[in-house]
Amino acid sequence: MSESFEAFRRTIGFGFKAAPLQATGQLLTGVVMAAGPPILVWAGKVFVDAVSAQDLETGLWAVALLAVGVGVLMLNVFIYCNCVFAVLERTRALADRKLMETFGGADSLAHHEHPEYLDQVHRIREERDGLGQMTNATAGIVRSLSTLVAVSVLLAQVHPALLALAALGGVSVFVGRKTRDLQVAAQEETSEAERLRRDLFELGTNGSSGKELRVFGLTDELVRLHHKASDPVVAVRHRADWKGAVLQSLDALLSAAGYVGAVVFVISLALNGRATPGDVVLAVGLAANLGWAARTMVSYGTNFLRTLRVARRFLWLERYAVRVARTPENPLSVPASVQDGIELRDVTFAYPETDRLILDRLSLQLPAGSVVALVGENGAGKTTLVKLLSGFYVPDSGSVLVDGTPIERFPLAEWQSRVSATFQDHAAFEFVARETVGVGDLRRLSDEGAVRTALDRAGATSVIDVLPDGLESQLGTQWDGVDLSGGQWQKLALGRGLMRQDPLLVVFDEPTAALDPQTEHALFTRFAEAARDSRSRGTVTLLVSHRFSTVRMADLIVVLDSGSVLELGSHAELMAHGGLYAELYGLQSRAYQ
Ligand SMILES: Nc1ncnc2c1ncn2[C@@H]1O[C@H](COP(=O)(O)OP(=O)(O)OP(=O)(O)O)[C@@H](O)[C@H]1O
Repeated sequence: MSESFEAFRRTIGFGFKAAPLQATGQLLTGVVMAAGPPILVWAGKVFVDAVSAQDLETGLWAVALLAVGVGVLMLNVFIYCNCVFAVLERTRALADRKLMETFGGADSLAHHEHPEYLDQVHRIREERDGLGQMTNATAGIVRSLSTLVAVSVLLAQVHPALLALAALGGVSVFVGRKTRDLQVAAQEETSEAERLRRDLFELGTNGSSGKELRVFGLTDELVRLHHKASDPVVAVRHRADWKGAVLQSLDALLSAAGYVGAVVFVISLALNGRATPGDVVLAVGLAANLGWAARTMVSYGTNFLRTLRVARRFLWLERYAVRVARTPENPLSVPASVQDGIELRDVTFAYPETDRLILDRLSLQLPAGSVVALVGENGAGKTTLVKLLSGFYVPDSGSVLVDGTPIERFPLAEWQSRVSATFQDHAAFEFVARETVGVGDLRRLSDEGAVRTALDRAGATSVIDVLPDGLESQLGTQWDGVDLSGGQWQKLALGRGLMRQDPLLVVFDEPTAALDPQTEHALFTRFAEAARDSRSRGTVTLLVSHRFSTVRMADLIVVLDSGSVLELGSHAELMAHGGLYAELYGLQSRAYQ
């Protein structure tokens, strides 16, 4: 309960933060809107009673009240609608920004990689519009509650027994909630199958998988799997909808019987002289109002519960971000240069919520100023090691140290600002080309000279030369820009990774897989020369590659096997050793002859 309240508090705050004036206006005008119709019905009763009593003055007052009331209500509706739209739009935008900050700012990658977290993350992304709805849903509930209270007070004045109608309104609210619960339970039960269904749809309609779908004739199979995944989703959800419909029908029947009963009851009171004709008008009007208020309450209540569910997920995400946040107690500054090296000392690591050790008591010294190549079979743990060095994850035991200081002692953002990295699964930022590369060092985003230098070092100048507007060309077809080949995107990503001026660790995690071996070799030879030129800063250059022709020029080659260091040394030393490296090198050399 307290968690739900906390989730409510956080998300209702979005509305008041994004549009404080309009959010307050929405609540206040909502109350006026809710209380207005019952007051008008009451004015109608006064009017009818005045006419039957031939009381002209009261009749005129009642008409005046009706006229002013209608005018005020119309103006109020206008203001209310303006407030609702402003709050919705601004709150949605604010919620999106919050999500971007939390998703992108969390000090871990687990929410992007771990299946259990992915499910939550997927649902938050899918349902995030709900985060902007909390103010609206709350205002709606306040509105319908105000109507229920106003109507009940007026009905009780005619006869207390008419309060039974209010109880029927309560039944409608309960039924509405029950129906919603059934639907939510069905959605929860089928959420994994639903994710599968959507993924299959994505796969079947996505441009990037189009080629393989055709070559392997996969479309029919995907359609079959989609159908198979859809069946349980549709069946479970249909069953819930059906039960909900039955409950709603019973409720509608009960409400109609209550309405008719109330009207008959008041007419009989009037016939016995215990109620006025105005009371009959009042009861008929209020009973209709009550039904409307109960339906509105159900609809907003349902919306509120849905929103609360998204709000709880958002709270989970925020708490997760706090849980994985790494703020050292007595932080140290990242040194200007590396003197001895970067060391992994006795590092053991398993991915969150898994048992399998990916790195097992791994110790490794990456000497200052060296070019280190990391090789090993697929799944040996190379990228995992890079993730630990980059601070994306913390070892379960052991440490990553820079000149003897564990990197946890540095503020994470500060350490990561001294790491330059290019990954195999690099992003294709569809900005103008200068920005696509320049974001590698935000401070120099507009510095055309710096971008050109980075592109030159990445051997990517030729990519820019053919673009219609050079560095200012828009990239990406969805923005009417230029589409690039996989290799061209990769070269720009390399340029991005070479933007930073003073990194202490430069990582290339197979970023050149789309380039031919000769180009890769030439590029890395240049990177290695540049790295050796900047030895004064002690920068460690780490290269992950499966191509031994590239790897051989490294100062130190590390052969990883099942999360442990199998072999370590220069090319000459490892060849002389005659182990796995020598064997794989021999195999690849012969293949290229
Ligand atoms: N996010 C993750 N959650 C759980 N296990 C993971 C995750 N990422 C990788 N693994 C597992 O960790 C092991 C090592 O993966 P890693 O990506 O480090 O290998 P690699 O040596 O870089 O492989 P490759 O040469 O194919 O890129 C693999 O068995 C993989 O299944």
